[in-house]
Amino acid sequence: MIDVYLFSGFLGSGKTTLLKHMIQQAKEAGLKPAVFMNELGEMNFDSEEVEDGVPLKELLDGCICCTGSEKSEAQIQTLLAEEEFDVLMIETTGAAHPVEALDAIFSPLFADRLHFKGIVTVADSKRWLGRSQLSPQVRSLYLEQIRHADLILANKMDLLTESEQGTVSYEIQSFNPSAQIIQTVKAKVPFAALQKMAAKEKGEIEKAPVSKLNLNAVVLRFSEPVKRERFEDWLRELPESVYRIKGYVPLEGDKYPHAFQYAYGMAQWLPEYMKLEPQIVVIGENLQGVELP
Ligand SMILES: Nc1nc2c(ncn2[C@@H]2O[C@H](COP(=O)(O)OP(=O)(O)OP(=O)(O)O)[C@@H](O)[C@H]2O)c(=O)[nH]1
Repeated sequence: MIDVYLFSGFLGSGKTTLLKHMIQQAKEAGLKPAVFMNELGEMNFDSEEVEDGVPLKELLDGCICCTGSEKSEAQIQTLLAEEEFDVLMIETTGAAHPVEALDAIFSPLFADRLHFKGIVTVADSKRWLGRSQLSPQVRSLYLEQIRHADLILANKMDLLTESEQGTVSYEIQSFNPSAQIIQTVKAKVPFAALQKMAAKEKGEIEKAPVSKLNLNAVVLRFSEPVKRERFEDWLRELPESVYRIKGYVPLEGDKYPHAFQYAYGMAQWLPEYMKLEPQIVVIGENLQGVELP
């Protein structure tokens, strides 16, 4: 049987960061991992972060839950037919309800080949403290992702004071008393902690209705390089309803675009290293009118 792990958590919480550690550790333990990813938006930046040689299938422009689990089922079926692996790691989009995403895994097509280990939710601890500012739909999705987890990583602990760290763990535990909570920085957790996890019987769990999120994604393409200050000013002026940006930004004076990430007001630049399409995906609510500087 192939062990299956589902990684859940809101946009920008650290799921891809976790995925990379887990691939590494699974390999060190002599296992062969495969990955199934889905992304909101027509491009997948995260899949470029998965190492070569790891079987990967991705479902773009939608999420496992909402664009029909049939497509995901078919993709997983193909992965099983074409590749040999021992562990399947599934990264859901931050906009997915974790229980709905399970549909694709519990398919009669391959029920006898997959052993579902559980849902790991990566929670952005800083976001947790500021959750009152999220729109009600986004907040309830965040709570659902916490409530259905078998293991919760209270991530981004480096951004909190010691007393805030305690508050976050205590509050999260009160929303899901049966899950183990591990405080993490950069989602650093031993793979053994995931292997020990025992999945709850999902069929018995009541799923709170999450009204439809108005999350969407737009791809913005640069026609020419921008000044870094100009781009950063533009970021500061974005509406609060932009939750996440990722992509490649061409900066004036540099040969190649810089890989760029943004989650809830915090930007991260990575060095340029190769020619990549100069474009970004912007994810959020009410994105009409969001245009490049
Ligand atoms: N300060 C801090 N930053 C973190 C931590 N973990 C991840 N990040 C950063 O947060 C950003 C988002 O991390 P990802 O792993 O891409 O998040 P994700 O959940 O896969 O994002 P989506 O694919 O958009 O849903 C990146 O810039 C990471 O470097 C952490 O513990 N502390």
